[in-house]
Order: sequence, then structure tokens, then C-alpha cells
Amino acid sequence: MTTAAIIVAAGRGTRAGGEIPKQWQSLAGRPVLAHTLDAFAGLRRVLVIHPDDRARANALAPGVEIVTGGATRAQSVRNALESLAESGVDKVLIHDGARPLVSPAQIARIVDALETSPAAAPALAVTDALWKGAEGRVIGTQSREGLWRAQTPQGFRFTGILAAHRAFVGDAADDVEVAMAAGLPVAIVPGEETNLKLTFPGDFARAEAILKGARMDIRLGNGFDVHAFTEGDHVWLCGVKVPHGKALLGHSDADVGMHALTDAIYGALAMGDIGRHFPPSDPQWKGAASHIFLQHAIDMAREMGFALMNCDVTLICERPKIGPHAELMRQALATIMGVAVERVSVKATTSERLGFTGREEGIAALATATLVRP
Ligand SMILES: Nc1ccn([C@@H]2O[C@H](COP(=O)(O)OP(=O)(O)OP(=O)(O)O)[C@@H](O)[C@H]2O)c(=O)n1
Ligand SMILES: C[C@](O)(CO)[C@H](O)COP(=O)(O)O
Repeated sequence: MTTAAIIVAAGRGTRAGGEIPKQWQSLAGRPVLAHTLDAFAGLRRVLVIHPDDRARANALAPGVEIVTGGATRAQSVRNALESLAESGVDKVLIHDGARPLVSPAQIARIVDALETSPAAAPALAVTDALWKGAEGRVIGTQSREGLWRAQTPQGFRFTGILAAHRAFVGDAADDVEVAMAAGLPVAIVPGEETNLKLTFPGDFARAEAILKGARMDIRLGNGFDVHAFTEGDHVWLCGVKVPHGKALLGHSDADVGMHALTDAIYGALAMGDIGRHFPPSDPQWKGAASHIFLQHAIDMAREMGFALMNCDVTLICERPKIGPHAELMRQALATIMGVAVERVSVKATTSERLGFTGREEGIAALATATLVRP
């Protein structure tokens, strides 16, 4: 079973304007058609172009079959179908070059639907009220019941759509119209709001915003740490000195909460852990204040372009009681990291007197951190 994709790009994009046709204009630094063709990588691809765009097409699309289009969209599609007539292709997806944001999931849904239907096309149900208007005034209303906004790729079993186009006379808004004229049943497959067609100049900014959103890098990291109790009269927890009948044992100040948070940030960056950046074998970190570690992790995140969206630290101990200090701890961590305190959570739990924390042999902490690079 071979599936081919026909990308129609022979229009002139008059509504979009610009010095060159819209499909050759830049979107997020690359020609619109580069995005569209990438979406169909892995399939046999036929690009339908205007004769004036031959040089651009040769430069853009090595390995892609190029066919010259016609005066109407329907004629452009027909030319591509004819070029595949003897190819043995059995399914064909017909897609607007001007829809560069089509997703792999959308393409897969259409291909799957062709297993049970000779034709399938994506669409979104109309959700706005519809009016009839003339001369700037509403002159009537129109029920939206059963109305759909058609998108592409529209998929067909090859022999059916080739015969339908050969029999069709005139222009058609899309290939579903051609298929319907030939009596082919067409299944409606859920479309995607992001699969917009670049039609007017403002559509480029919308598409860039969608692409930027899709590229947003969101990272989640977790950290876990344990320190044993030793003799002493206070512990450092999340940057706060808490009076207690014992101290925590460690190479540094043993701030177990801050260590877990620091490791969560390193983890989100896939940059190892505290031990890698501050080896315990190195005497210079003996007794070090743990804010040095947290500061290092957050600085590294910023250098890599990330901002901390939120973090959440859980301290696990029977004593000291954390509740009375939790707000101060949030403030301390937020100040060290240079973020709003609303993004920082500190909470605690006991382990119901079970295990080493239950026996008050030490304190454990776990933390998560979310980092985002726009
Ligand atoms: N003779 C044509 C006309 C259109 N198309 C393609 O069909 C798709 C959808 O058409 P549309 O958005 O209307 O593009 P244009 O015809 O280029 O736009 P306009 O009507 O604003 O000139 C586009 O990818 C366009 O390049 C085509 O291949 N051949
Ligand atoms: C095929 C199509 O994209 C379906 O929405 C659309 O009909 C083609 O664009 P046009 O603006 O109607 O020419």
C-alpha cells in the first residue's frame, strides 16, 4: 500500500499580499512550503507549483516530485493526480501548501480513516452564530446546525479521486466537492484549530505564535536528599535556621530541602546533580552555605534560557515542626532564586513514625521544579 501526498502551491496568494506568493514567504525563518513539506516527510511527495516558481522549488525541495499547476486549484490537483496515474499509489492526501502547521496526528487520522471510507477530510464544527449581511448590516440569520469548516489534507483512495477529477468540469473549492460530485462518500475526521490556512497578511503572525508555542521547552525535574542527625542545637532547612535539639550532618550546612531543590533544577536541565558541580571531596565546600548551590543551579538555568515556573519542596520528618517556619522558608528560597514567592511551595509530612525519619534518625526531602524556555 503506497500513500502519496500532493501539496498544491500554484496559487498567487493575492489576498495575503507581499512581494512573493505567500507559500514562498518566510514563516519563523523558513519558507512556508518548507514547513508544509516537512509535515509529509516519509510519504511520496508531489509539489504542485506555478511555472514562475520553478527555481525556488528546485532549491527548496530536492527529492520531491515537482508538477506544474493550472489556473484553478482543481486544475492544479488534476495535474498532480495525472502525474501519479501509472504510479501504483493507492491512497492520496491532497493538502494546501498554505497550511504549514498540519500535525502528524492529523495526517495519521486521515490515512486511518481511508481504511473504512473511500474519502476522508478534516473539519471543525462551526461554533459561531452565522448571519447574512449586506452593506454593513445584518439582514438575516443562518442556522449553524450541520455546518463544518473544511480543512486539508483531504484523503482519497487514488482510483476514485482520479476518476472524479477526470469527470469534473469547472472549479471547486476543494477535492471533497469533486468527490461528492462523483458520488463518493466522504467521512468527516476531526480537524485542528492550529491547522489554519495562510490567507490574509495577519495569518502569518498567528501561525508564528502557534509555532512558537509548539516549540516552547517545558522541563520537569525532581530531587531527593537525606541527611542524618548529629549532635547540635539547630538545623538549616530551606535557608532558615530552625532551633532543634539536634543538627544535620553533612559536608556543607546539610540543608536537605535546599539540596533536593537544587537537584530538581539540575535534573530539569539534565545537568547532573550537586555532587557533580560541588564534589564532596573538594575541601572548599566543607561547611558551605547551601544557597551557593541553589544559586549556581538557577544561574545555569537562566544561562540556558530557562525561567523557573514553580517549585515544590516536601520535608519529611517528625521534628522539628515545619509549619511555623514554612512561610519564611518560601521567602528565603524565592529570594535566592530571584522569583516571586507565589512560585515557591514548602510543605512537610511525617512518615507516621515509620522508617529512619520516623525514628528521628534524620530528615529526607524531595522537590520538583518546572522550568520553561519560551
Ligand atoms: N491555481 C491554483 C490556485 C491555488 N492553489 C493552491 O491552493 C491552496 C489554497 O488556495 P488559496 O489559499 O486560495 O491560495 P491562493 O489561490 O494562492 O490565494 P488567493 O486566492 O488569495 O490568491 C494554496 O496552497 C494555493 O497555492 C493552486 O495550487 N493552484
Ligand atoms: C481547500 C480549502 O483549504 C478548504 O478549506 C479551501 O477551500 C481552499 O482555499 P480557498 O481560500 O477557498 O481558495
